[in-house]
Amino acid sequence: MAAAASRAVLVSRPVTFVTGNAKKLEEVKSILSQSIPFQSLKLDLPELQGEPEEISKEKARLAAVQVNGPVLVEDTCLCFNALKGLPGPYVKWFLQKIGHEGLNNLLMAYEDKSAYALCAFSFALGPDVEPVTFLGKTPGKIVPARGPNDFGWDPIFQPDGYDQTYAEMPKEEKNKISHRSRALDMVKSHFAEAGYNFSTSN
Ligand SMILES: O=P(O)(O)OP(=O)(O)OP(=O)(O)OC[C@H]1O[C@@H](n2cnc3c(O)ncnc32)[C@H](O)[C@@H]1O
Ligand SMILES: [Mg+2]
Repeated sequence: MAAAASRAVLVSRPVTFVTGNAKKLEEVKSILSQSIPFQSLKLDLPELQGEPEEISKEKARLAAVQVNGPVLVEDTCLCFNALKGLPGPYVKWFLQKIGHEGLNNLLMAYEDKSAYALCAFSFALGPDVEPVTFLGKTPGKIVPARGPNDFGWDPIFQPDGYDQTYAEMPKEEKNKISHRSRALDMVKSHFAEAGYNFSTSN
């Protein structure tokens, strides 16, 4: 206890989670509950092309400049093993253009329907500090859509060990095993190890 207290680093600004996606925000709120106090900012940041980690880091750099303080961002990928990880970070555009059925059809020529959901959270203390990234991954498979259609590709992703899709699962269940909660576990550990004590107001 004493060691942890002596490492406490007071940060005079709250963490701002920057996202344009209300559903992500809902899940992050519910997963973190009160463990990390944060505020949110609705902003659709431009995204690089490339590897998930780099896309996420660059989002954090841009967000830190906008907020001029500590920021948390994330980028989410849906990766098909038969397609060597594609559509990956581009799933948003695939989903918009070809929908759940089109995403299933991409795998029609392959036996292997396995996939993984990947969340890359990046945290930057401020605009002049290099972001750190935390990856959370949940393996599963792509199935014809089942369940409510209220969040992205949830209806076509069935995590390994479950007979329900993300969309069919109760939210608390998804939040226990999701790519997002796995990445956030690492964010929480990082904050604890660094001893960050964030302000709750600006
Ligand atoms: O502003 P940002 O945070 O970037 O929000 P976004 O909606 O643009 O999100 P991404 O760039 O990370 O693109 C990921 C796509 O995957 C969707 N998505 C993200 N997390 C998901 C989840 O847990 N379940 C289903 N779909 C998800 C999301 O709606 C997008 O279509
Ligand atoms: Mg985005």
